[in-house]
Amino acid sequence: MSGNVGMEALIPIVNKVQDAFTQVGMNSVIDLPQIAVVGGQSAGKSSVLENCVGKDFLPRGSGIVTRRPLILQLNYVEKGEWGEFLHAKGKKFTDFDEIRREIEAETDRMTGSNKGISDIPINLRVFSPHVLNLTLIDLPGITKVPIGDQPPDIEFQIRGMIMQFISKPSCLILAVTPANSDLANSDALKLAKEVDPEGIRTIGVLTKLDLMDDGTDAKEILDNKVLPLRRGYIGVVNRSQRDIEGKKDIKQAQAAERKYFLSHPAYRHLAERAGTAFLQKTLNQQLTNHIREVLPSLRSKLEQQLTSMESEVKEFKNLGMSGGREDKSAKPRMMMQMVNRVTHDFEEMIEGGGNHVDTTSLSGGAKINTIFHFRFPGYLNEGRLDEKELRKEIGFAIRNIHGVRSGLFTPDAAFEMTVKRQIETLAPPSMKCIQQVSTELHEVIMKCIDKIKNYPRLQAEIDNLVSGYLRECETHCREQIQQLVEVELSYINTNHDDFIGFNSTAKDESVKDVQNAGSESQQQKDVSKLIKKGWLSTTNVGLTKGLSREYWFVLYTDALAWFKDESERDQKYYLTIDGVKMKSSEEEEEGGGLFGHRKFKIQLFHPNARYLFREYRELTLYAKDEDDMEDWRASFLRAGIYTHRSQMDMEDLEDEDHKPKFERLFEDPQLERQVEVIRTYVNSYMAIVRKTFKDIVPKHIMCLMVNKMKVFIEIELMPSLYGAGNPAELMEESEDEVRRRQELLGMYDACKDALKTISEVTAKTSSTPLPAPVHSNNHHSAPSPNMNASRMPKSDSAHSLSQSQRSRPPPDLPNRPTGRSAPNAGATRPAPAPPGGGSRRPPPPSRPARPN
Ligand SMILES: Nc1nc2c(ncn2[C@@H]2O[C@H](COP(=O)(O)OP(=O)(O)OP(=O)(O)O)[C@@H](O)[C@H]2O)c(=O)[nH]1
Repeated sequence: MSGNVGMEALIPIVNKVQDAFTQVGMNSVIDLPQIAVVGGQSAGKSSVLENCVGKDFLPRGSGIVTRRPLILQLNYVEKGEWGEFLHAKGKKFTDFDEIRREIEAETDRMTGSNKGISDIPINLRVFSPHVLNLTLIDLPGITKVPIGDQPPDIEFQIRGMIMQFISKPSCLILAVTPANSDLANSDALKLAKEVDPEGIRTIGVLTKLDLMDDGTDAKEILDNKVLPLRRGYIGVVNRSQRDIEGKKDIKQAQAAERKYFLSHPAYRHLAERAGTAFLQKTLNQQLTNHIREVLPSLRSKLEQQLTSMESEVKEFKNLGMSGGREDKSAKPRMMMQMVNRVTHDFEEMIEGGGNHVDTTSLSGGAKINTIFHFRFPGYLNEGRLDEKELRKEIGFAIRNIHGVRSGLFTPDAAFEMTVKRQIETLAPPSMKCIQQVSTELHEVIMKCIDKIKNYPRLQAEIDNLVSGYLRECETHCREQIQQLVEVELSYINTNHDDFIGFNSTAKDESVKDVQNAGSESQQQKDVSKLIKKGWLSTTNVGLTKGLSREYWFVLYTDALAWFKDESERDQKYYLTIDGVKMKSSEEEEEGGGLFGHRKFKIQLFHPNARYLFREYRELTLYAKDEDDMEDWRASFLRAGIYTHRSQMDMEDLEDEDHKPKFERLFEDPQLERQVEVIRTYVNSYMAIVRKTFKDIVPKHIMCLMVNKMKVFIEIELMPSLYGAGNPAELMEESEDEVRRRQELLGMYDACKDALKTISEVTAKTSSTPLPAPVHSNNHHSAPSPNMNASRMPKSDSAHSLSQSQRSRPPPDLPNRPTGRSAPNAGATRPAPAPPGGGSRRPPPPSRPARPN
C-alpha cells in the first residue's frame, strides 16, 4: 500500500513513540481513533475508504454492495503485506483481489446472495509496512426501499448498525454524500448530526462531482455555504466503475482527480482543499492531533517514572556501576560503604533515634532495656522459695547442723548454707538475661545486614564474623557472671551496711523482700508500689466460658486490679496476691479473639485456697504475644507471684498424713524461733545480693557484649572482612541484583529516550485547530429528532479530538451560511426550471453493472 503518503509519514512517528514506550513497559500508548464511513447506498463509501488506505481491495459496484459492516484493522508490520480474516484464522491473503472476493463470499455466506443484510461484522486485519495501526469501518449504505431478501425494516436495521459504530465518541465520521444527489436529504449528514451535533468529529465528503449534470457544480457546498459543517466538505472524484474495470491504478486516479479540480472553473480556487489527497491529509492531521494530544500525559508519566528511579541510579553512578559496566576499583570503596552502613544502623538501633524508628514493637536498645529492668528483676525471683518452703529448708539445715544434739543456739552455718543455696539460684536467671540480650543483638545484626542482601557473599561473611564474635562475647559474659556468683558465694558479708544484723532495721528497696522479712502488720502498712499496667485478655471475668474480653490490668507489689479501660475509673476487681501462684504456657491456636490467636496464657491461682476470687478457682490471662507474656510473667515474679511447683515437688513437702512436713518443725518451739531468726536474716541478706545482681548483671552485659559488639563492628569488622577474602569477590552481587540493576539502568535510559522522542515528535508535528462552530438556520443545524442520544459529553469527544482545538479560534473562519435553504441550493444551476415546475433534482446517475 502506498496510496496514502501522509499516513505513511506518520508511521515512523507512531512507531517511534510506541517503541520508546514498549521499552519502559507501557504498551499501546497511542490508541488512534476509529474512522467510519457513513452514507447512502452507492454514495462511494467503499471508494473513499479505499482511498484513505491507498489500496484496492474492497468490493464495489452497483446496488447494495456493502451488506455487512467491515471492520478493517490496519496493522503496521516491518515486512510483507497480507490480510487475515477473523472467520478464516491462520489463512494469509497476500492477493488483495482475493481479499475482495473473500469479503463478497463472506457477505453472501451470512446474508445470502439476494441483497440481504446483516449486522454481524466481517473482521479483516491488513498487515503492511505502509499503514498505521488504525481501525476503519465500512458500513452498509442507508437504503429505504427493501429489495431482494431485505427485511421490510431495512432502513431501521441499517441505521441501528451505523449508530452502533458512530456513536462511539472516539469515532471519526466520514459522512459521504454524492454530489449528484440532494444534500438536504443526505442521510449521512443526518446520522452524523445526531451523534455529533457540534460537528467536532464529522467530515463531510462529497463524491461523484464528475457525475453532476453539465452546467451544475457543487461550489457552494464545498465553500461550506450550504448546510455548513464545522469541518466543512471535501470534494472527491473517485474512480468510476469503468475506471475500476479498466484497472485504473489508484495513483493514476489521484493524478486525474487533481487535474479535474485544477481544470474545473468552479473548483480551481479550492483545488488545494479538495480531492482524495486533501481528505487523506485531513484525516492524517486528525491522527496527528490525536497523537499530539496524548503526548503531554505520556510525558508526565515518563517524568514521574524517571524521578522515581533517579536516586537509585545516582547511587549506582556513585558506585561506578552505571552504564551497565562495573568499575572494579570501586568495590573496596563500596564494601566500606556497606560496612559503614551496617555500623551506623547497629549503633542507631542500640542507642535509639535515627530515621527508621520501629513503631510496632520494641527492638534493639529499647528491648535490651526492657530485658534489663523489667524482665531480669522478675527472673531473679524465679528460683526464690516462698515463705513455707524457705522455713522448711532452714529447719532442715539447722537440724542437720545440730546432728544428734539438740542445739541451744542458732547456728550461723544454717544461715550461710541457706543463703548460699539462694545465691546459687541467681545464676540461671542471669544466664537467661544474657541469652535474651544475645538473641536481641543477633536480631539487630540480622536487621542491619538485611539491607545488604544484594551482596549475599558480603552479607554471609559479616553474619559469620559478627555472630561468631557475639558467641565469644556471650561465652565470656557467662563466665564472668558465673564468676560473680562464685564471688558472692565466697564470702557472706554479714557486715554489709544494708544487712539487717541483730539490731539493724534496714529496709530493702524491694517491698516484697520486706514483706517476706517483716510481719503481717508490717505488710499492711507498706504502700503498694506499681509494677506494670497493660491490656490483657481474660476468659473468666464474669463472662460465659469461652468468651473473652480485654481489661486494663494494673499490677502492684501486693495486688492485681483490673479495670474497664485505661482511665482506671471503672474497677472490675481488686485481687490481693499474697500466696498466689502462676502457671504460664503457650496454647494452641483456637482461632479468632481480641488478640487474634490466643496463644500466650498465664494462669493465676491460689494453691492453698479453693477460690482465687469470687467463685473462680483461677484467673486465666492471655497476652498478645510471646514478648508480652514474658513481660507479664517477669512482672508477676517481681510481685512475688512465683511459678507453681509441680505436683511432685508439693508431695515432697508433705508427709503421709498430707500434713506439710515443715509444720512438724514447729512442734519444737525452739527450732521454730531459730528458723524465724535465720529466715529474717536470709531475706535481708538476699535482698542485698539481688540488688547487687540487678545492678551488676546488666552492667556486665553492656560492657562485655553490647559495647564490645559495637567496637567490633566499628573497628574490627572491616579488617576482618579483608582477612576473610578479596573485596571484589565479597562484593559479588546476587544474580537478582545484577538483573535488577541492569533493568533499572535500561529502564532509566529508555525513559530518557522516550522523553527525547516525545520532544522530537512535538517539534516535528503540529496541531490543526478545530474550526469554530457553524451557525445555520437551515435544517442541518435544527435540533436533532433524537437530542438525548445526540448529546455527548464534551470530554468524551475530546478523547479523539484535541482539547486545544476547541479553545483556539480557526485561522480562517468558514463563510457564514447565506441563509438559503433550498434543498439543492448548493448547486449553481444556470438552467431554468423544467417546464411544469417539476423537481429540479438531476436524474440519478445510471450506474454500470458490477463486474462479476
Ligand atoms: N464517476 C464516479 N464514480 C464513482 C465515484 N465514487 C464512487 N463511484 C462509483 O460508484 C459506485 C459505488 O461506489 P462504492 O464505493 O461501491 O459505493 P458504496 O457507498 O460503498 O456502495 P454500497 O456499499 O453499495 O452502499 C462504484 O461503481 C464506484 O465506481 C465518483 O466520485 N465518481
